Amino acid sequence: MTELHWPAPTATDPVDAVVTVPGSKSATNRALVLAALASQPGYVRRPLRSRDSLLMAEGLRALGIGVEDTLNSSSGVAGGGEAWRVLPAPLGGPAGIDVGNAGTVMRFLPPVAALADGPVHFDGDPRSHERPLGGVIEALRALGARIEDGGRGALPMTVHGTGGLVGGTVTVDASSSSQFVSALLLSGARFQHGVEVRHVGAPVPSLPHIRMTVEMLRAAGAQVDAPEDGGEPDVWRVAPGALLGRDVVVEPDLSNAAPFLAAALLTGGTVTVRDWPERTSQPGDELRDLFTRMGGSAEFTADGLRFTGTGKVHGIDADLHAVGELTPVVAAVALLADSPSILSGIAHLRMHETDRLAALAREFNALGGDVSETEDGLRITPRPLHGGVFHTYEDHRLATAAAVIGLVVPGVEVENIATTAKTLPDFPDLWAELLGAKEGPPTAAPTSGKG
Ligand SMILES: O=C(O)C1=C[C@@H](OP(=O)(O)O)[C@@H](O)[C@H](O)C1
Ligand SMILES: C=C(OP(=O)(O)O)C(=O)O
Repeated sequence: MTELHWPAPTATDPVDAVVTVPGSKSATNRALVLAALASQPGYVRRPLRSRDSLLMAEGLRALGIGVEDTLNSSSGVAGGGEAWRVLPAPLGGPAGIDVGNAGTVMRFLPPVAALADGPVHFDGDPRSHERPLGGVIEALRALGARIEDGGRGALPMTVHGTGGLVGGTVTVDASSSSQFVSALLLSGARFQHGVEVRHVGAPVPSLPHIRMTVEMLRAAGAQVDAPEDGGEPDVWRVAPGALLGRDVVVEPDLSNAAPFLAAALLTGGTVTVRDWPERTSQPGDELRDLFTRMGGSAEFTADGLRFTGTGKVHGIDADLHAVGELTPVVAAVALLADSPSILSGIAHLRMHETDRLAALAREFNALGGDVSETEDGLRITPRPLHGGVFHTYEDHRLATAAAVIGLVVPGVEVENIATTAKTLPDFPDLWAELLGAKEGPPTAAPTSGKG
């Protein structure tokens, strides 16, 4: 269906732009869950409004929570203005929750459903049936929940909530997804005995995302013990207690800044990402280091993070275990570098939106690349590339990676660019703005919003 293909624009000049990246998916969906479980109403400001976060909001509504659009601004609050007002209420079923293909929804909401009174049925896209969930199901059962999953350890399933959960200590193998740990911690303060999550198995990926969970829980008033704060390795504890309804401002999604920074790196241009926080638990912050190693340079300015490329792009040997969601765009840049790259520590990407290692190798090779899968990653050897159709497998990050290649390789056609709506709904417009604007539009958001 060629009419669905998006011709990726090529950059004729070095890019020079200031961009506003929408809010973080990970922070938005955590903020929604924590606000829903709080004792008072709260606000989630500058939320990401994308498929994944709308599914989260809708899932919470199905359980009885009020999630209302509001334009009320709270003066003096950075990001005051467009927000979601979250009104906690008794959680109840019967309810049906569509998780789409959102890992955060399929993992974070079952523990919330276990606190509800009544059955809650979970289902989603076909891929959601394949993505790992057994660790969450088994852990919830061990903590006192009744779950019907037909013995599959996966979706679809029904959580038969009884209005509360005993909680306590539970062992889980979270080597396939850090979200298993985050899921149990996010609801843990509302379990009768709180929760102690003990990971056993190969190392947990995406640790910054668990750090984000811990920090957001603490900001909501929870008492949390974590390994990096002197606790036992691989053990997290959340004490039982009330969570505070708060006014939360969501940071821009730094992982979704990746294609924009990549554009500066590849074209020898400059891109400033507004409101890049100087301190953050987002894994996307690692892009400053990764893309500097690949040939650019990053500095904080009054407007945000300014990233500058020289036009020279070097290969990289990088373990991306902690920042796996950066892989597709880093791989795209590596494909265009002046030396080979090895990306490792990312075997768990085989169970993401699609098998990302297989998909990246297949699609890059179809454009003339020399990419092979290793046991835990990709080996990428740059070769002269040509245009062609780039398939995206309903994976938003495959689509943005393809756009990055298209900047310098004419004739790249991206199949289903609309799949970027999972976390970055206005990507084609943002991309056009990036390439069209020689100077960024006026600063729309207060820079005092930082920190
Ligand atoms: O908790 C989160 O918000 C996320 C955790 C990570 O998941 P995995 O640990 O499954 O890789 C990451 O890849 C995903 O995009 C978002
Ligand atoms: C792995 C990802 O998403 P999810 O939250 O669905 O796991 C991702 O966004 O890269």
